[in-house]
Amino acid sequence: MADRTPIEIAEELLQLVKSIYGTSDSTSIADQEAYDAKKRVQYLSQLITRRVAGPLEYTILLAESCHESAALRFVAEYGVADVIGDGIKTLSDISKEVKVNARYLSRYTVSSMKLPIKHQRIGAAMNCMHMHGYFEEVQGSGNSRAFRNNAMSDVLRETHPQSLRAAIGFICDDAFKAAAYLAEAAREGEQPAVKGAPTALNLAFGFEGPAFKHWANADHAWRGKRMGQAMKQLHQMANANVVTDFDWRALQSPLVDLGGGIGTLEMALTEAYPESTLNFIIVDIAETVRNALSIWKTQPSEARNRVCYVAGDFLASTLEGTRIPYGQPTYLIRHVLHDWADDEVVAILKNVRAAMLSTPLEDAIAADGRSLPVSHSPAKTPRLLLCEMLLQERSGRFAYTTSIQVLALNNGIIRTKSEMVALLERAGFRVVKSHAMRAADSILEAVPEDV
Ligand SMILES: C[S@@+](CC[C@H](N)C(=O)[O-])C[C@H]1O[C@@H](n2cnc3c(N)ncnc32)[C@H](O)[C@@H]1O
Repeated sequence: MADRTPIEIAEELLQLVKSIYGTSDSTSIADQEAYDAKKRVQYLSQLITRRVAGPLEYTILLAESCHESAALRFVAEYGVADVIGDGIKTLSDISKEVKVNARYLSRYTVSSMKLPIKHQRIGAAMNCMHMHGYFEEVQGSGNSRAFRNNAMSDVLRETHPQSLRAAIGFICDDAFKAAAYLAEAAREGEQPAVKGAPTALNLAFGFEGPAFKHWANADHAWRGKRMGQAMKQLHQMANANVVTDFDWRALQSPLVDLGGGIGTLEMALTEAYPESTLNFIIVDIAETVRNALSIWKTQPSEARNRVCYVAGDFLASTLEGTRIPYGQPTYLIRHVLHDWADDEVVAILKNVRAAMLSTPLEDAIAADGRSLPVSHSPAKTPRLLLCEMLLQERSGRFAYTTSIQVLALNNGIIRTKSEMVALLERAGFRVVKSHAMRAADSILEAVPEDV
């Protein structure tokens, strides 16, 4: 395919765009087909840009894209879209209202442009964002440039229902800084691989241990909170259809969600299926559980009553130490395994398998003191659902950029389906079904081998 001409690519692109948005028979396109077609359109658009730009320009654009991330973070972190709100603001108004370091607020003028430096800094970031279609530039009074929000910049607003502010912070601050140290981390972890060699995140933020220690650190508790919120926003962007495209209601209750975080999936499922009898037990590290319990306080009581938390450690060296509920019918691991290297993934999966096959405990208590809604008779055919992003032919940019991100954060990786199946088999599982969805994630359904 490498030698296709820009015209051939554009022709395929046009056909696909017509099939999605176009004329007469466009409405007959099935949901999954339309989803796949949109992914292909994104791929072809990138391909045509590459062909038209050529190796020199495209490579430099790729290298420079880190500065676009920086502009996005600048604008999001200072709440520029929030400051503009529903009105129109000049660069001067925006500069006055955003809270920036005193040096950036300096009023020195640049003689050639007669503009305060702070306006120019914001102006450079706004230019970059505006070039990508964020904000609408409107006529300001005199020489001043003025902007209002549009559909693109609305998602940068804190209070927008589809806000991506936390996700931008997590990606363009924690993950971006970590990724800048990937080359150094790779050098320190030279072969033979040194267990415990620093990750890129360790080098960037000066601490030892897994990434989750960074987000659990009370000295910057806001980072932990932001990370939880970011996961929710990222799922909303890439995996909203996971709620509808898999039959969650058919699962046997309770569902034990390992590393379930703040319970983003549970919030979506309890909202989408209020009548369902599926209950949830989320096992996560103590700091995340603390965060999650405070977030759940604001959820409707019908939803809250269906969700319990256990503070545990799926990597503990004893089964008891994991606090994973024993003998339950359904276990879920979502967006967790990509954070860990192969041996750690196998250790997590072995712990889950052992818990699945153990006799349920009578006095299981949740983190907030309630009784866990456990099933007391051991499940005959316990199931493990792995809901993870898998690298596959139709994977878009997001899968590849996330793979770099998880590598930088915790030495993780986005795996192919066969790599994931091999790890499940090493841990004593057999994959019985694979579910494709209109989402970045897929679900692999596995049962313990020989049971
Ligand atoms: C990327 S988040 C995924 C959260 C959630 N499953 C979701 O899809 O939104 C990974 C989660 O694993 C949890 N985690 C990390 N180490 C853990 C451990 N040793 N035991 C249990 N949970 C852990 C983190 O606290 C975090 O909530």
